[in-house]
Amino acid sequence: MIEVSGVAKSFVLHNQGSAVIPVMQGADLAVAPGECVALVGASGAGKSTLMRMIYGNYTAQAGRIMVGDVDVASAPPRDVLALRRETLGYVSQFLRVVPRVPTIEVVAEPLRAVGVDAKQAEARAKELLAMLNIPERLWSLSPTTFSGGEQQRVNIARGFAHDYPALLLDEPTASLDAKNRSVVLELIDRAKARGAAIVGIFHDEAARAQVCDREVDVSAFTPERAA
Ligand SMILES: Nc1ncnc2c1ncn2[C@@H]1O[C@H](COP(=O)(O)OP(=O)(O)OP(=O)(O)O)[C@@H](O)[C@H]1O
Repeated sequence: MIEVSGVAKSFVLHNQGSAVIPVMQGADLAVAPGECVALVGASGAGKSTLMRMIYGNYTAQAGRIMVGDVDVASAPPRDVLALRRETLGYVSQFLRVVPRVPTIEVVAEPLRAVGVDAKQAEARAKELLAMLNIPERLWSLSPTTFSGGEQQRVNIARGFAHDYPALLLDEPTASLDAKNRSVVLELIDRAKARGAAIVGIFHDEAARAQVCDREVDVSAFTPERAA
């Protein structure tokens, strides 16, 4: 479902004499439906960079990044947007929302975007918000004033609302209490059971061991060490 092959990435620092910093070379990764693969490696090894390339936020200088039948490395922006709407979900560490939109709509929005009717989308949003212990009195308010942990849980509810065939998870259990952490691990397990291909970054080693089937060490792709 997700297949990265021969991917290379350099950053050009335009404000520092256009210095070119190669950070990745020969990156390969394959994730099958129903599988969860953890990206590991020391800080700065390139875990976030690889994840952002799969989502199409960073461009790759070489290689292919297939998600389903779309090559994110070469697809036009409109195809990447369609892929994100229908196929590829991303739970980032921080919630970014339009101000004043109620939480329930923030969570239901990915379902509305794929054509689910308002009632059904709202019911699913309520189910997820309740599972993630967001008090009902907050559902009609914008999450912009919520606590960090509440915002993260709204973000997770939103990320799991639509059954994306592929999911990217960036530290989904960071800063959650034990109860909510186990809800998130349960959501990940359910996504795997319905056949989602998942790539995750988990500094929480116990969480990683519980839900991930394999680890890929991205430091193998740093240019100094790549073959
Ligand atoms: N936008 C950017 N511009 C320039 N360099 C960048 C940029 N993003 C990442 N890098 C560099 O790429 C390398 C990999 O960074 P990345 O954030 O992917 O590492 P990581 O493995 O996710 O680290 P951590 O575990 O600390 O989050 C680092 O050397 C970083 O400085």
